[in-house]
Amino acid sequence: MKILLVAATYQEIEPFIKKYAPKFNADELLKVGKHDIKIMITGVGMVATAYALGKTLAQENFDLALNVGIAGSFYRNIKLGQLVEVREDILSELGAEDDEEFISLEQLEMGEVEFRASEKIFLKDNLRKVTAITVNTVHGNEDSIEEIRDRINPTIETMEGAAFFYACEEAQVEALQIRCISNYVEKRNRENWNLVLAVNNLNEWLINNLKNI
Ligand SMILES: O=C(O)c1cccc(C(=O)CC[C@H]2O[C@@H](n3cnc4c(=O)[nH]cnc43)[C@H](O)[C@@H]2O)c1
Repeated sequence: MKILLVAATYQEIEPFIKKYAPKFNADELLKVGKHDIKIMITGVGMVATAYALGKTLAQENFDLALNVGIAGSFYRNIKLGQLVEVREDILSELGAEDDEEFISLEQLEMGEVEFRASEKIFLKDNLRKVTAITVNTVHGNEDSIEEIRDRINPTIETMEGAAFFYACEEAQVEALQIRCISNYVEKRNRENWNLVLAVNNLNEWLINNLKNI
């Protein structure tokens, strides 16, 4: 398969890049097992992700796009460093406020806010399947966390996932998303984040499993 491997930052997939592409060049096609892999670093957030994917997917065909990165978990029964597969991802901020109520873009009948992973290509290993939200502002306030739990009850959050699924759906490219938990969604405390563990586990998974998809 020809696979587009998509991450927001170089750091999130640095160990994988160092193993397979020590002289990293974004135009290069890497051979990993039987697959041809192209790596795309989009930059953090939905705008950067949608632009980068829109541009590339209009010019080149892929059998699969795989979004990988770190994420925050709303649930403490998911361990820091645990891998999850996002099956559904929601643009939770897209809509309108009506005083205390939030009206989603879908409720406004102005577009979709929920996007899903590929129903055709499946991973062989059994990662926990989760619902994610994609945000511009990382939750770090107890009231806003309670509000989003009441409204959507997501399992994890990222800053790119739903934009990634959206761009792939528009370009009719099969899409999967794997995240490794670096932190819990809580009142902001960067000291509680374990980026090293999350990046190491994510890259170990990539190195061991990408060839088997
Ligand atoms: O220090 C901060 O407050 C801060 C503000 C914005 C972004 C960051 C990141 O380090 C995020 C980078 C990257 O990681 C993903 N991520 C990881 N944990 C979370 C989270 O709890 N909520 C949302 N996104 C998260 C995200 O996809 C970014 O690409 C730090």
